[in-house]
Amino acid sequence: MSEHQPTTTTPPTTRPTGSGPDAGPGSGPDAGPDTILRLINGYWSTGILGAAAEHRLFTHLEDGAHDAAQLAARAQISERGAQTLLDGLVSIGLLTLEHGRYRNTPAASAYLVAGRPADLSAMARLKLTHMGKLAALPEVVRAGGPVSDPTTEVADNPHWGQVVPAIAAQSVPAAAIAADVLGLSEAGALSILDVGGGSGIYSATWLKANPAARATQLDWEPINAIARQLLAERGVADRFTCIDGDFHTTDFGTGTYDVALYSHIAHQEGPEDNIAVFTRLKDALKPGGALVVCDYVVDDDRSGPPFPLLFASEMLLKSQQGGTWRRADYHAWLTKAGFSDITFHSAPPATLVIAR
Ligand SMILES: C[S@@+](CC[C@H](N)C(=O)[O-])C[C@H]1O[C@@H](n2cnc3c(N)ncnc32)[C@H](O)[C@@H]1O
Repeated sequence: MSEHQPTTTTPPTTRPTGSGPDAGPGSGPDAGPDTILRLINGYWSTGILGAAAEHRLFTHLEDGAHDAAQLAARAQISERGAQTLLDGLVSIGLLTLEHGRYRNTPAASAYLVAGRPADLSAMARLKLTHMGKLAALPEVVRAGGPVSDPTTEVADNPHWGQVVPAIAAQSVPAAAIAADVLGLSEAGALSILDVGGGSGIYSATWLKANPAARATQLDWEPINAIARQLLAERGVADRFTCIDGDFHTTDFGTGTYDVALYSHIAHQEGPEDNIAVFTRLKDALKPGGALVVCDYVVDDDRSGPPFPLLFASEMLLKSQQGGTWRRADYHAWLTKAGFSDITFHSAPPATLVIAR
């Protein structure tokens, strides 16, 4: 049996909104100017993390460098710059300092060292380049959506070519959890459809786990080219097919797939478009087939979790109708689309919604 037990469709126990250990860093009686100023200057974290990732600081630390002079030499940066990054990384809790030696925390070691399967360094570098766009947020908030260069609705937007390799690492644990919940490795000859599959990381993971499975990815043509390369590197390209096109208008087929996947797409779409896609995916699945939705899902009362609550601003900036949707929204939309068995599984900071 899977170790990832489904959670209920009702909201979890109410989280305190103004105090207590689960409240945000700006809440509670201890919130003074220090805390507020750190939040106001939150972009320092983005900058320090992006610069550290760019210069592979976490990788050099993992390989044994332990002070500014050694890091400066290995990364070919200034010693003053290295010390500044070290100070910042200690401040944001990604390094420890003991007896003059800096070390990665377990989280930095798992998620910021080059070559690790769940390495998020590419995302850290990418986000540093997005930072300027946040200056438009006051105007975007007033308008209720993007005020210039819309992103998610634009066909073949070069934005995706930057995002999909960076987001792939986030899907590594989620793909493993979904495979476990669905028992994919023992399921025999499966046929999988990945809508907006991006880097192809899910197909790569699932085809590797199940040598009898076949996967089809629907995405824009340049993105499918990126995915084909990853599947070839993983030695499973012979069981991987791509369809180039817009998933709003491309036919998914009828009764064709055992598993369909819609990962990090629902947040860019509005309710009507999500219902329409879920309905077409229900038709595309064989009877009893499973739809896997992976996204940043918020509690029904919108009290958490923290990451999905913050991610809503990303969608306000970049999409006309997107947002971070509640469990209740997914439940209602999937029910409307004809699914009946709907379960939620934690894959932090995302949630897997599995529907049959
Ligand atoms: C945020 S990425 C998610 C990638 C992948 N599913 C994952 O979870 O790692 C969104 C993906 O959807 C694709 N996409 C967005 N809108 C699309 C559309 N209208 N038709 C086809 N693909 C689309 C993008 O090209 C990109 O690959």
